[in-house]
Amino acid sequence: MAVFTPLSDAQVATFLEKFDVGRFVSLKGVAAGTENSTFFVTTDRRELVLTLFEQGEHAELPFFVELLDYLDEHRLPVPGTVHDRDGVALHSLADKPALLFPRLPGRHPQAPNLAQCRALGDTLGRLHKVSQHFPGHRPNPRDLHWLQAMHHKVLTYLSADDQTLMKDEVDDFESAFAKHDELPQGALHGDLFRDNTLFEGDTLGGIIDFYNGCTGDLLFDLAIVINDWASNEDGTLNGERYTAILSAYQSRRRLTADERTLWPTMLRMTALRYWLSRLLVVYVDPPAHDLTPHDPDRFRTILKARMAHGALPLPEASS
Ligand SMILES: Nc1ncnc2c1ncn2[C@@H]1O[C@H](COP(=O)(O)OP(=O)(O)OP(=O)(O)O)[C@@H](O)[C@H]1O
Ligand SMILES: N[C@@H](CCO)C(=O)O
Repeated sequence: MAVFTPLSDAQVATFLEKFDVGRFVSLKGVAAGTENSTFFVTTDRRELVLTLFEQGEHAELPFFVELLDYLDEHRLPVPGTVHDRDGVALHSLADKPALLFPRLPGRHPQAPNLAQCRALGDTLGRLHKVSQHFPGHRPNPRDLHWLQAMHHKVLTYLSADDQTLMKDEVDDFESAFAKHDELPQGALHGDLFRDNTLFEGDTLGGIIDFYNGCTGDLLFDLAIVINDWASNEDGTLNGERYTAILSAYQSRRRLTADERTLWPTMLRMTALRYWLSRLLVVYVDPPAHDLTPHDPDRFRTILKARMAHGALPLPEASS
Protein backbone atom coordinates (compact mmCIF):
# COMPACT_ATOMS: atom_id res chain seq x y z
CA MET A 1 0.00 0.00 0.00
CA ALA A 2 1.24 3.44 -0.72
CA VAL A 3 -1.69 5.74 -0.12
CA PHE A 4 -1.21 7.00 3.41
CA THR A 5 -3.36 10.11 2.85
CA PRO A 6 -6.53 9.39 0.86
CA LEU A 7 -7.79 12.11 -1.48
CA SER A 8 -11.27 12.63 -2.91
CA ASP A 9 -12.00 13.25 -6.60
CA ALA A 10 -13.29 16.73 -5.69
CA GLN A 11 -10.07 17.65 -3.84
CA VAL A 12 -7.92 16.67 -6.80
CA ALA A 13 -10.24 18.31 -9.36
CA THR A 14 -9.96 21.62 -7.45
CA PHE A 15 -6.19 21.21 -7.09
CA LEU A 16 -5.77 20.69 -10.85
CA GLU A 17 -7.47 24.02 -11.61
CA LYS A 18 -4.20 25.78 -10.69
CA PHE A 19 -2.47 24.00 -13.59
CA ASP A 20 -2.89 24.06 -17.33
CA VAL A 21 -3.32 20.27 -17.59
CA GLY A 22 -6.95 19.83 -18.63
CA ARG A 23 -10.02 18.81 -16.64
CA PHE A 24 -10.07 16.06 -14.00
CA VAL A 25 -11.36 12.69 -15.22
CA SER A 26 -10.22 10.06 -12.69
CA LEU A 27 -7.96 9.27 -9.74
CA LYS A 28 -6.29 6.00 -8.72
CA GLY A 29 -4.06 5.29 -5.70
CA VAL A 30 -0.79 3.51 -6.59
CA ALA A 31 -0.02 0.38 -4.58
CA ALA A 32 3.79 0.44 -5.01
CA GLY A 33 6.13 2.67 -3.01
CA THR A 34 6.82 2.87 0.68
CA GLU A 35 7.48 6.47 1.56
CA ASN A 36 4.98 8.79 -0.10
CA SER A 37 1.35 8.71 -1.22
CA THR A 38 1.23 8.34 -5.00
CA PHE A 39 -1.80 8.69 -7.32
CA PHE A 40 -2.29 8.30 -11.05
CA VAL A 41 -4.47 11.16 -12.27
CA THR A 42 -6.18 11.26 -15.67
CA THR A 43 -7.41 14.51 -17.19
CA ASP A 44 -9.11 15.03 -20.53
CA ARG A 45 -5.66 15.94 -21.90
CA ARG A 46 -3.02 13.80 -20.21
CA GLU A 47 -1.85 11.23 -17.65
CA LEU A 48 -0.23 12.58 -14.49
CA VAL A 49 1.25 11.40 -11.20
CA LEU A 50 0.42 13.24 -7.99
CA THR A 51 2.76 12.71 -5.02
CA LEU A 52 2.06 13.75 -1.43
CA PHE A 53 5.20 13.80 0.71
CA GLU A 54 4.54 11.93 3.93
CA GLN A 55 7.96 11.99 5.56
CA GLY A 56 11.54 13.10 5.16
CA GLU A 57 13.01 16.54 5.00
CA HIS A 58 10.43 18.77 3.39
CA ALA A 59 13.01 21.56 3.34
CA GLU A 60 14.85 19.52 0.71
CA LEU A 61 11.96 19.34 -1.76
CA PRO A 62 13.10 22.47 -3.68
CA PHE A 63 16.42 20.68 -4.34
CA PHE A 64 14.58 17.69 -5.85
CA VAL A 65 12.41 19.98 -8.00
CA GLU A 66 15.49 21.83 -9.29
CA LEU A 67 17.32 18.58 -10.02
CA LEU A 68 14.39 16.98 -11.86
CA ASP A 69 13.75 20.12 -13.89
CA TYR A 70 17.46 20.47 -14.74
CA LEU A 71 17.71 16.86 -15.94
CA ASP A 72 14.44 17.18 -17.85
CA GLU A 73 15.74 20.32 -19.60
CA HIS A 74 18.81 18.27 -20.59
CA ARG A 75 16.56 15.65 -22.18
CA LEU A 76 17.08 12.89 -19.63
CA PRO A 77 14.05 10.58 -19.24
CA VAL A 78 12.94 11.90 -15.85
CA PRO A 79 9.59 13.35 -14.76
CA GLY A 80 10.28 17.09 -14.74
CA THR A 81 7.73 18.66 -12.38
CA VAL A 82 4.54 20.24 -13.72
CA HIS A 83 4.47 23.94 -12.82
CA ASP A 84 1.23 25.83 -12.25
CA ARG A 85 0.08 28.88 -14.22
CA ASP A 86 2.31 31.09 -12.00
CA GLY A 87 5.36 28.89 -12.55
CA VAL A 88 5.20 27.24 -9.11
CA ALA A 89 5.80 23.48 -8.81
CA LEU A 90 5.64 22.81 -5.07
CA HIS A 91 2.14 23.00 -3.56
CA SER A 92 0.27 21.78 -0.53
CA LEU A 93 -2.66 19.36 -0.59
CA ALA A 94 -4.36 17.75 2.43
CA ASP A 95 -1.73 19.55 4.54
CA LYS A 96 1.08 17.67 2.80
CA PRO A 97 3.62 19.02 0.32
CA ALA A 98 2.46 17.97 -3.17
CA LEU A 99 4.05 17.70 -6.61
CA LEU A 100 2.53 16.89 -9.98
CA PHE A 101 4.49 14.97 -12.62
CA PRO A 102 3.92 13.64 -16.11
CA ARG A 103 3.22 9.90 -15.99
CA LEU A 104 6.11 8.19 -17.78
CA PRO A 105 5.59 4.99 -19.74
CA GLY A 106 6.83 1.51 -18.94
CA ARG A 107 7.31 -1.15 -16.28
CA HIS A 108 10.04 -1.99 -13.77
CA PRO A 109 12.34 -4.75 -15.11
CA GLN A 110 12.69 -7.75 -12.77
CA ALA A 111 15.39 -9.54 -14.76
CA PRO A 112 16.84 -6.91 -17.10
CA ASN A 113 18.08 -8.15 -20.47
CA LEU A 114 21.36 -6.92 -21.93
CA ALA A 115 19.72 -4.29 -24.15
CA GLN A 116 17.99 -2.85 -21.08
CA CYS A 117 21.31 -2.89 -19.19
CA ARG A 118 22.98 -1.02 -22.05
CA ALA A 119 20.15 1.53 -22.10
CA LEU A 120 20.49 2.09 -18.36
CA GLY A 121 24.31 2.42 -18.54
CA ASP A 122 24.08 4.84 -21.44
CA THR A 123 21.46 7.01 -19.74
CA LEU A 124 23.29 7.05 -16.40
CA GLY A 125 26.49 8.05 -18.23
CA ARG A 126 24.62 10.92 -19.92
CA LEU A 127 23.02 11.90 -16.63
CA HIS A 128 26.41 12.04 -14.89
CA LYS A 129 27.91 14.05 -17.71
CA VAL A 130 25.34 16.82 -17.40
CA SER A 131 24.91 16.53 -13.63
CA GLN A 132 28.53 17.64 -13.11
CA HIS A 133 27.33 21.13 -14.07
CA PHE A 134 24.19 21.11 -11.92
CA PRO A 135 24.39 24.19 -9.68
CA GLY A 136 22.45 22.76 -6.69
CA HIS A 137 24.06 21.30 -3.61
CA ARG A 138 22.91 18.60 -1.20
CA PRO A 139 25.68 16.55 0.45
CA ASN A 140 25.23 12.80 0.06
CA PRO A 141 23.30 11.77 3.21
CA ARG A 142 24.49 8.13 2.92
CA ASP A 143 28.21 8.64 2.37
CA LEU A 144 31.16 7.34 4.38
CA HIS A 145 30.51 9.83 7.21
CA TRP A 146 27.01 8.41 7.58
CA LEU A 147 28.35 4.84 7.64
CA GLN A 148 30.90 5.79 10.28
CA ALA A 149 28.26 7.47 12.45
CA MET A 150 25.39 5.01 12.02
CA HIS A 151 26.89 1.53 11.98
CA HIS A 152 27.27 1.63 15.78
CA LYS A 153 23.47 1.67 16.10
CA VAL A 154 22.98 -1.80 14.64
CA LEU A 155 26.03 -3.66 16.01
CA THR A 156 24.10 -4.92 19.03
CA TYR A 157 21.65 -6.77 16.73
CA LEU A 158 24.42 -8.59 14.83
CA SER A 159 26.40 -11.78 15.51
CA ALA A 160 29.97 -11.31 16.75
CA ASP A 161 31.27 -12.20 13.26
CA ASP A 162 29.01 -9.68 11.56
CA GLN A 163 29.98 -6.97 14.02
CA THR A 164 33.63 -7.52 13.17
CA LEU A 165 32.81 -7.64 9.46
CA MET A 166 30.96 -4.34 9.57
CA LYS A 167 33.50 -2.50 11.73
CA ASP A 168 36.50 -3.74 9.71
CA GLU A 169 34.87 -2.79 6.44
CA VAL A 170 34.06 0.76 7.59
CA ASP A 171 37.70 1.16 8.75
CA ASP A 172 38.91 -0.18 5.42
CA PHE A 173 36.76 2.25 3.43
CA GLU A 174 38.10 5.11 5.54
CA SER A 175 41.75 4.28 4.80
CA ALA A 176 41.11 3.54 1.10
CA PHE A 177 39.36 6.90 0.50
CA ALA A 178 41.91 8.83 2.59
CA LYS A 179 44.64 7.87 0.08
CA HIS A 180 42.90 9.61 -2.85
CA ASP A 181 41.92 13.10 -3.94
CA GLU A 182 38.25 13.92 -4.36
CA LEU A 183 36.57 11.77 -7.03
CA PRO A 184 34.53 13.37 -9.87
CA GLN A 185 31.50 15.09 -8.37
CA GLY A 186 27.98 15.79 -9.60
CA ALA A 187 24.33 15.21 -8.87
CA LEU A 188 23.36 11.58 -8.18
CA HIS A 189 20.09 9.67 -8.23
CA GLY A 190 21.24 7.93 -5.05
CA ASP A 191 18.90 4.89 -5.25
CA LEU A 192 18.83 3.74 -8.87
CA PHE A 193 17.41 0.26 -8.34
CA ARG A 194 15.44 -1.56 -11.04
CA ASP A 195 12.19 -0.54 -9.37
CA ASN A 196 13.05 3.11 -9.92
CA THR A 197 13.17 2.67 -13.69
CA LEU A 198 10.40 2.21 -16.28
CA PHE A 199 11.04 0.32 -19.53
CA GLU A 200 8.89 -0.10 -22.61
CA GLY A 201 10.49 -3.13 -24.21
CA ASP A 202 14.20 -2.27 -24.35
CA THR A 203 13.59 1.48 -24.22
CA LEU A 204 14.16 3.29 -20.94
CA GLY A 205 11.01 5.38 -20.59
CA GLY A 206 11.81 6.87 -17.22
CA ILE A 207 13.94 7.13 -14.10
CA ILE A 208 11.80 8.02 -11.09
CA ASP A 209 11.95 8.50 -7.32
CA PHE A 210 14.77 11.04 -6.99
CA TYR A 211 14.18 11.54 -3.25
CA ASN A 212 17.62 10.16 -2.40
CA GLY A 213 19.07 12.59 -4.96
CA CYS A 214 22.11 14.52 -3.77
CA THR A 215 25.52 15.73 -4.86
CA GLY A 216 28.72 13.77 -4.34
CA ASP A 217 30.88 11.03 -5.87
CA LEU A 218 29.43 9.94 -9.22
CA LEU A 219 31.03 6.54 -8.68
CA PHE A 220 28.69 5.97 -5.70
CA ASP A 221 25.68 6.03 -8.04
CA LEU A 222 27.30 3.63 -10.50
CA ALA A 223 28.18 1.14 -7.75
CA ILE A 224 24.57 1.16 -6.44
CA VAL A 225 23.41 0.34 -9.96
CA ILE A 226 25.85 -2.54 -10.44
CA ASN A 227 25.02 -4.12 -7.07
CA ASP A 228 21.27 -4.10 -7.79
CA TRP A 229 21.24 -4.69 -11.57
CA ALA A 230 24.17 -7.06 -12.01
CA SER A 231 24.22 -9.36 -8.96
CA ASN A 232 23.39 -13.06 -9.17
CA GLU A 233 21.29 -14.82 -6.52
CA ASP A 234 24.46 -15.76 -4.60
CA GLY A 235 25.64 -12.12 -4.65
CA THR A 236 28.40 -12.66 -7.24
CA LEU A 237 28.57 -10.34 -10.23
CA ASN A 238 26.71 -11.23 -13.40
CA GLY A 239 29.47 -10.66 -15.96
CA GLU A 240 27.20 -10.03 -18.94
CA ARG A 241 25.05 -7.41 -17.25
CA TYR A 242 28.11 -5.86 -15.61
CA THR A 243 29.87 -5.44 -18.95
CA ALA A 244 26.73 -4.20 -20.73
CA ILE A 245 26.09 -1.46 -18.14
CA LEU A 246 29.68 -0.36 -17.67
CA SER A 247 30.74 -0.28 -21.31
CA ALA A 248 27.64 1.76 -22.24
CA TYR A 249 28.26 4.07 -19.28
CA GLN A 250 31.90 4.59 -20.22
CA SER A 251 31.00 5.49 -23.78
CA ARG A 252 29.43 8.60 -22.19
CA ARG A 253 31.83 9.15 -19.28
CA ARG A 254 35.16 7.36 -18.87
CA LEU A 255 36.11 6.54 -15.32
CA THR A 256 39.26 8.30 -14.06
CA ALA A 257 42.32 6.42 -12.76
CA ASP A 258 41.31 7.14 -9.14
CA GLU A 259 37.77 5.91 -9.78
CA ARG A 260 39.13 2.70 -11.28
CA THR A 261 41.36 2.14 -8.27
CA LEU A 262 38.52 2.74 -5.80
CA TRP A 263 35.89 0.79 -7.79
CA PRO A 264 36.09 -2.50 -5.80
CA THR A 265 35.94 -0.48 -2.54
CA MET A 266 32.96 1.55 -3.77
CA LEU A 267 31.06 -1.65 -4.65
CA ARG A 268 31.63 -2.90 -1.10
CA MET A 269 30.80 0.47 0.44
CA THR A 270 27.45 0.81 -1.33
CA ALA A 271 26.60 -2.82 -0.49
CA LEU A 272 27.25 -2.02 3.17
CA ARG A 273 25.26 1.22 2.81
CA TYR A 274 22.11 -0.84 1.99
CA TRP A 275 22.86 -3.61 4.48
CA LEU A 276 23.00 -0.87 7.13
CA SER A 277 20.01 1.21 5.96
CA ARG A 278 17.85 -1.92 5.82
CA LEU A 279 19.03 -3.04 9.30
CA LEU A 280 18.14 0.42 10.63
CA VAL A 281 14.62 0.06 9.20
CA VAL A 282 14.19 -3.40 10.75
CA TYR A 283 15.68 -2.77 14.22
CA VAL A 284 16.09 0.92 14.97
CA ASP A 285 13.54 3.03 13.12
CA PRO A 286 10.70 0.84 11.79
CA PRO A 287 8.13 2.60 9.58
CA ALA A 288 4.87 3.72 11.21
CA HIS A 289 2.96 1.90 8.47
CA ASP A 290 2.44 -1.81 8.07
CA LEU A 291 4.99 -2.47 5.33
CA THR A 292 7.32 -5.41 4.78
CA PRO A 293 10.89 -4.10 5.12
CA HIS A 294 13.47 -4.94 2.45
CA ASP A 295 15.73 -7.86 3.40
CA PRO A 296 19.04 -6.62 4.91
CA ASP A 297 20.73 -10.01 4.31
CA ARG A 298 20.58 -9.54 0.55
CA PHE A 299 23.21 -6.82 0.86
CA ARG A 300 25.29 -8.74 3.39
CA THR A 301 25.43 -11.53 0.78
CA ILE A 302 26.47 -9.03 -1.91
CA LEU A 303 29.10 -7.48 0.38
CA LYS A 304 30.58 -10.90 1.20
CA ALA A 305 30.69 -11.82 -2.49
CA ARG A 306 32.51 -8.53 -3.34
CA MET A 307 34.96 -9.19 -0.48
CA ALA A 308 35.62 -12.73 -1.70
CA HIS A 309 35.91 -12.03 -5.43
CA GLY A 310 36.59 -8.28 -5.77
CA ALA A 311 35.20 -6.58 -8.87
CA LEU A 312 35.39 -7.97 -12.38
CA PRO A 313 37.77 -6.07 -14.70
CA LEU A 314 36.29 -2.80 -15.95
CA PRO A 315 35.34 -3.08 -19.63
CA GLU A 316 36.30 -0.51 -22.23
CA ALA A 317 33.70 1.88 -23.62
CA SER A 318 31.34 0.38 -26.19
CA SER A 319 31.61 2.03 -29.60
N1 LIG B 1 6.36 9.81 -13.06
C1 LIG B 1 5.91 8.55 -12.95
N2 LIG B 1 5.45 7.89 -14.04
C2 LIG B 1 4.95 6.64 -13.93
N3 LIG B 1 4.84 5.96 -12.78
C3 LIG B 1 5.27 6.55 -11.66
C4 LIG B 1 5.83 7.87 -11.67
N4 LIG B 1 6.16 8.21 -10.40
C5 LIG B 1 5.83 7.16 -9.63
N5 LIG B 1 5.29 6.16 -10.37
C6 LIG B 1 4.77 4.86 -9.88
O1 LIG B 1 4.48 4.99 -8.51
C7 LIG B 1 5.24 4.06 -7.72
C8 LIG B 1 5.65 4.71 -6.40
O2 LIG B 1 6.41 5.88 -6.66
P1 LIG B 1 7.76 6.21 -5.88
O3 LIG B 1 8.81 5.16 -6.15
O4 LIG B 1 8.13 7.63 -6.17
O5 LIG B 1 7.22 6.09 -4.38
P2 LIG B 1 7.92 6.03 -2.99
O6 LIG B 1 6.84 5.93 -1.97
O7 LIG B 1 8.91 7.17 -2.88
O8 LIG B 1 8.60 4.63 -3.09
P3 LIG B 1 10.00 3.93 -2.70
O9 LIG B 1 10.88 4.96 -2.09
O10 LIG B 1 9.61 2.81 -1.82
O11 LIG B 1 10.49 3.41 -4.04
C9 LIG B 1 6.41 3.66 -8.61
O12 LIG B 1 6.87 2.38 -8.34
C10 LIG B 1 5.78 3.74 -10.00
O13 LIG B 1 5.11 2.55 -10.29
N1 LIG C 1 16.05 1.03 -2.64
C1 LIG C 1 15.99 1.00 -1.19
C2 LIG C 1 14.64 1.36 -0.65
C3 LIG C 1 14.19 2.76 -0.95
O1 LIG C 1 15.05 3.75 -0.42
C4 LIG C 1 16.34 -0.42 -0.72
O2 LIG C 1 16.26 -1.32 -1.56
O3 LIG C 1 16.64 -0.61 0.45
